Amino acid sequence: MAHIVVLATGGTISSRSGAAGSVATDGAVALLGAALDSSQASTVEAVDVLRKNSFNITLADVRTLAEAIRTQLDRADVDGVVVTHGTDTVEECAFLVDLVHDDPRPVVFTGAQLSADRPDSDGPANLRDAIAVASAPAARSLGVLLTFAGRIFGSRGVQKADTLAPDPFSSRDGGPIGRVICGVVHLTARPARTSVLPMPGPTFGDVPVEILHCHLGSGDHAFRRAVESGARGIVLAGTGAGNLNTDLVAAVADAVAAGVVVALGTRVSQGPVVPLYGGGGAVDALAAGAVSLGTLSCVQGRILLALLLEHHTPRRAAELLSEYCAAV
Ligand SMILES: NC(=O)C[C@H](N)C(=O)O
Repeated sequence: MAHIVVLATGGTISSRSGAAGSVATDGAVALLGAALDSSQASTVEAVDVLRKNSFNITLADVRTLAEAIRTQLDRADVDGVVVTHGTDTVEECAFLVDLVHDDPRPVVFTGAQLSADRPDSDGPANLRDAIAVASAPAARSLGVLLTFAGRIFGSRGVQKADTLAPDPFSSRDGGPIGRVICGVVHLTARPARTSVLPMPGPTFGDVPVEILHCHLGSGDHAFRRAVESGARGIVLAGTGAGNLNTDLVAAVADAVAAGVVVALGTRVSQGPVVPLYGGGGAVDALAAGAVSLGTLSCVQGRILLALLLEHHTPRRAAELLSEYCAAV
């Protein structure tokens, strides 16, 4: 029988509603109490790591969670780890954990769209499914996964695509890699994975990497202010296939010359960055020294860039970012 550890971090799956709105309340023991009965095929252990809605989770918290997962995987009696997490930022947290995950045992994130005090909450079923995935031999060596509403996703590319839908996740340029049907795990694809990166260190929480959204008439003001305020990395969510504008391209060249790593993504939810246009488009942005994120989303690109900048010089971080984005 598989032994699974459930790490709770908060989110709607643990939230209860009051006059001040829904607030993360329940810990791991309560979550398991609502989800499991005596017919469970695995033994399950409960550990609390954080109790926050995920819009309050910081890079330092993500490091705390990555360390907590590592601690559980240092145990020979653990066959897999489940993390309950808010859906708002789970795509960032799961991606960081995946980047540093150096173990065949599954780590599976899940959460809920309806809070724990609702009789129709999706949390208990999602948690049961995540435990089934973490226990499944077929889920080994697939990296960090997300299970939600019966579907299984690789962490790279997963994104919250609907604020309220019961199945809010999609995958950029891909789809789910499997399903859980009546407690049985069916896998139909394997996520693409690259080499494992070093764990975040004590300064990970302080690496200033900003994301700026390009829009009609956005100019270069917000970008130059971010550089002046000490950003070491800036992810630009360009329009279309990664287009900026002529003012912004000039500001990117100045920032890169000053040692800031600029990553070029897109504000569009599907499709890669491709250098198609000059005159302020992606052709000029890349010529100015920006690094293409390819198909990686801006929020996941920011996580990767923060990790690289914690461990490397700006020049090396830019090279590694480029290599990673070209590889998958
Ligand atoms: N459904 C959710 O979990 C959303 C919640 N606000 C969170 O991300 O913590």
